[in-house]
Amino acid sequence: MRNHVHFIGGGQMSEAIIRALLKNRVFNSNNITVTDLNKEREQHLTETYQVVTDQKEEDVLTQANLIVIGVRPQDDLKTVCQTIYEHASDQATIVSIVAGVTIAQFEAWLDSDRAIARVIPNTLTDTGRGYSGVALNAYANQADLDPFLNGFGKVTHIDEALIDAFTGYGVAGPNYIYYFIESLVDAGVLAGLPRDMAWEVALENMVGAVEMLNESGKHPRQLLDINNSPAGVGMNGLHQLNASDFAAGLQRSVLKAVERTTELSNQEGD
Ligand SMILES: NC(=O)C1=CN([C@@H]2O[C@H](COP(=O)(O)OP(=O)(O)OC[C@H]3O[C@@H](n4cnc5c(N)ncnc54)[C@H](OP(=O)(O)O)[C@@H]3O)[C@@H](O)[C@H]2O)C=CC1
Ligand SMILES: O=C(O)[C@@H]1CCC=N1
Repeated sequence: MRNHVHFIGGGQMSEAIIRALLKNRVFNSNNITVTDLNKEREQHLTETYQVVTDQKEEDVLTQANLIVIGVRPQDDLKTVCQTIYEHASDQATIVSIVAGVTIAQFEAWLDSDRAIARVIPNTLTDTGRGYSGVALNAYANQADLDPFLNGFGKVTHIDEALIDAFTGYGVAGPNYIYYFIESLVDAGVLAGLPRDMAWEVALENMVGAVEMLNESGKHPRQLLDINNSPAGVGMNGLHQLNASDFAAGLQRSVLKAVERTTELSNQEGD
């Protein structure tokens, strides 16, 4: 069986994975097939990445050694699994990237002893950063899968019981950072800086602060102390942040994202 990955559902997340797999030369475009209900998505993927979208799903399923389920939790997962059950090779590994839906649910729908990987990927694929959280069933082989998974970011193998928390915290994670940066830049503009200057400074501070944490090995509290002189500018600013709902708001946001992940496991076909 040749190295061939088939994507069922070619939306935003599948596209981010495909782009990285091609950039990192883990697959070439001839060995990536995609089927999507939305024919405009198929056309877009073929025009942009030259991946194959004009073959019948039954045919490509028999050939693929990796089958990625890239549809939404609310889509008709049972029918998707029935099609895989009927046509896919027994040797293929089924890789679900569907938020919330468990390995046990897939095992029941696929009704077989197939290798199944539950992967929750991250849209930071272009950067080589961002962790995919991965849980495998008893038939899946980590050594076989890792070259594929490493082709679109970092990989952490975790207990499936942690995947929903990992999804709401880590995979929704870029949300928190993007929104923080947007809010911070607006604050700079509110204070009178031109937007492009506020933007440059915010990004430089974000990257620099992460480097400081990594290089120094210090706790954020220790670095906050260096950055704030007594009765100074920074401490006055922080006092207002403390008086706001900032930390609790952020924490509630993560908990809601985790809760929604778990909820989605019961939404298939809605
Ligand atoms: N975006 C993200 O950051 C992340 C997403 N995920 C998961 O990835 C999955 C996809 O998300 P995302 O890419 O954002 O969603 P999108 O809505 O962008 O893509 C889903 C695509 O699948 C198509 N589709 C639906 N049902 C079928 C089917 N039976 N056969 C073929 N194609 C089908 C949809 O077509 P149509 O619109 O016509 O129905 C749509 O084009 C979800 O399960 C999500 O939980 C996981 C981690 C991160
Ligand atoms: O919003 C979503 O449903 C996907 C899963 C986690 C992040 N993005």
